[in-house]
Amino acid sequence: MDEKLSKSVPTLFEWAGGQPAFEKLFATFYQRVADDAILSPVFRNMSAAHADHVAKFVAEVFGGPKLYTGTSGSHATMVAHHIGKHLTDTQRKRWITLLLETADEIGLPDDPEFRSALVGYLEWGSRIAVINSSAAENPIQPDAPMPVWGWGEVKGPYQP
Ligand code: HEM
Repeated sequence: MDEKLSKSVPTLFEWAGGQPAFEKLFATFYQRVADDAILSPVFRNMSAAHADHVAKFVAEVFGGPKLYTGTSGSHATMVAHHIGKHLTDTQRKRWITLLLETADEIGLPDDPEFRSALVGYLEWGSRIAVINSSAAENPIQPDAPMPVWGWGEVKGPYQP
């Protein structure tokens, strides 16, 4: 049996540093967004609670407490925020690049396993956001479950 599977494997949420880590990541990221030539026009109408809502959403997807579904909405609610925004791949790529730079800046774990899972989720989620941003109707049912993200093929955190 894989060494990693025989031990208790933390969630991505726990490994990242819990809720404060996600709050810091997205608070810092959306500060950077405001000064970014490509992204600032995209987010010019975002609410003061935007960073906190995205932090709650991603933390919950990564195995954290149900703070997004408990307060702000559902998977369908999140998707609805993107519909009609007509996001481009250039904006999506900048969004990921700046978010990963912010992850380095705030000291999020940088082991190969965690970053592999993080990048996988950001690629998946951001491409879906771009697709949905040109949809005429919300493809997600109101009672659809939240996405759940884990370690993937690396199966657990880096062990030296
Ligand atoms: C994993 C990928 C993503 C997740 C989890 C995510 C999550 C969210 C959430 C939770 C909201 C609602 C915020 C609120 O309630 O105030 C939102 C809104 C929004 N997102 Fe995303 N998002 C993702 C990718 C992207 C990308 C790649 C872009 C653009 C490059 C984008 C652009 C927007 C815009 C423009 C809004 C609406 C802002 C407004 O209120 O005016 N999102 N997103």
